[in-house]
Amino acid sequence: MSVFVLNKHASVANHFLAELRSKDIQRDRWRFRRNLERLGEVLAYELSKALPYDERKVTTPLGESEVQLMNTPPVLIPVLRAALPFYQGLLNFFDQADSGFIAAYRGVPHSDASFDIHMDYVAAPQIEDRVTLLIDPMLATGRSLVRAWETIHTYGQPKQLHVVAAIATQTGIDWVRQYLPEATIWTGAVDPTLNAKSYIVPGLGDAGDLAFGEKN
Ligand SMILES: O=P(O)(O)OC[C@H]1O[C@H](OP(=O)(O)OP(=O)(O)O)[C@H](O)[C@@H]1O
Ligand SMILES: O=c1cc[nH]c(=O)[nH]1
Ligand SMILES: [Mg+2]
Repeated sequence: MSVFVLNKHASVANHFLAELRSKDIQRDRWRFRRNLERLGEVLAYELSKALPYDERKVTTPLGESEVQLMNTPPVLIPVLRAALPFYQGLLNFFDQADSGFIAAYRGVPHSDASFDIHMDYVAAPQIEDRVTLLIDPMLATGRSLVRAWETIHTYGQPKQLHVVAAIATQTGIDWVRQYLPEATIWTGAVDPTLNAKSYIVPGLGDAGDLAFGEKN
């Protein structure tokens, strides 16, 4: 399994990540969602370099140009709800993709701080022999993502499996590696640690709440 970490390279994407993390700037909900979307766009571009392409010809008004085009659009699967704006960024670039949706959220922590993952909603296309992207901005313990995959993998065996996150931890990456060794991970950053409530530190806080407001 390989891991691509965007902030290892100096680029404008670091500004998007910095604004997502900033406790002052992230209070602007529109800007928070827009920065997740912009980060999704940049990661889509990076990931696109790893996809299968075919030689094609495109006819211009003046002649023919040889181009390399993706042979089939990927399947995008966001884990609701925090993934929605991030997913929109990927969809802006993979604009002919099929999409599947899965809702997974961390339940109220038990006394030992462990938690159950609740799954409410699944709607997915067949993913057999297709390039499939599992999208969630926060890869903290990795439990939600692996739980989502346990359901999605009943829709087929993908040709390539990619996990796309805005911020991950090594703990989350190791969990994914254990259960999805075939996956490639694309992330904006890998943060040092998790706190007692399994939030990423320094992270950015609760991505779903920042994008959409607190749950009742
Ligand atoms: O790697 P994990 O430890 O499982 O944590 C990450 C999960 O937590 C967040 O979702 P959350 O449960 O807050 O739901 P939400 O998207 O509705 O806010 C996030 O979007 C991931 O799905
Ligand atoms: O740091 C974290 C961990 C899980 N979910 C979030 O939104 N943030
Ligand atoms: Mg949340």
